[in-house]
Amino acid sequence: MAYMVKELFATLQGEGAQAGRASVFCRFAGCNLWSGREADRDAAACRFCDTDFVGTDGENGGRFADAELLAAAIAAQWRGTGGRPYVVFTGGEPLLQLDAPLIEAVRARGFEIAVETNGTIEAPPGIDWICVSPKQGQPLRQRAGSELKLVFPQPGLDPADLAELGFTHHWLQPMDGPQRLRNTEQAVAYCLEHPRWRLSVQTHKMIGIP
Ligand SMILES: C[S@@+](CC[C@H](N)C(=O)[O-])C[C@H]1O[C@@H](n2cnc3c(N)ncnc32)[C@H](O)[C@@H]1O
Ligand SMILES: Nc1nc2[nH]cc(C(=O)O)c2c(=O)[nH]1
Ligand code: SF4
Ligand SMILES: [Mg+2]
Repeated sequence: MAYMVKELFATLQGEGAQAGRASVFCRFAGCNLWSGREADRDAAACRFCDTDFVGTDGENGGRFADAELLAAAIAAQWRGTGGRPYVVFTGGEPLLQLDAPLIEAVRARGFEIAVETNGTIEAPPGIDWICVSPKQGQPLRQRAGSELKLVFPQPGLDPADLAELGFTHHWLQPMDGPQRLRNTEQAVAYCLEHPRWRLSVQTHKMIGIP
């Protein structure tokens, strides 16, 4: 299978329990909850997205004809020595494209594998770190994993209804946008009242890295 990749770059994971960790980000093109076009945003299933995932024109992006070619491009971005190479598949919605051959090909190159998903598609086996970020009104099919990272607030999506699924860590991530400060205050207040939930701030935005 060919893979459509928006961009491929090394950075630090900015969010959740792996924040601060050196990572290769592979951002796939395309999502099942939004076309990515601004003209469609208000009618989309997911309307608050902070990401451009349209096309293959980003840094090191392109069409990769097979898993070996994409895994080699991912490995070429890893510049660390010592520590385990770490790749984060995101998007867009990565589970539209991430499949067994690609998982096998990056694992063969020594990578630990993470995914950032909206949870509407069940993850294939072989992923080491599954981060699910549910979206209001959308089916939640991946109901277990390493962390659940809820963008907050989302009217109609109550954290209490998500607290007893099969996740190890529970995060509230303030929704970025015009209301970011107010959303952050609300998230802080919720965490204080419900200590099972912790605050995930998008640290990469604070320090100006991708
Ligand atoms: C761009 S999404 C790509 C992965 C996948 N489609 C998903 O939604 O989880 C990466 C992460 O950014 C989060 N995110 C997107 N827009 C955001 C915003 N405006 N504020 C805070 N987090 C946001 C998503 O919920 C997800 O956890
Ligand atoms: N540094 C950094 N960390 C991230 N964690 C999740 C991200 C994403 O867009 O999936 C992201 C991102 O875009 N940049
Ligand atoms: S599901 Fe993820 S990539 Fe798709 S529009 Fe929502 S936040 Fe963006
Ligand atoms: Mg991002």
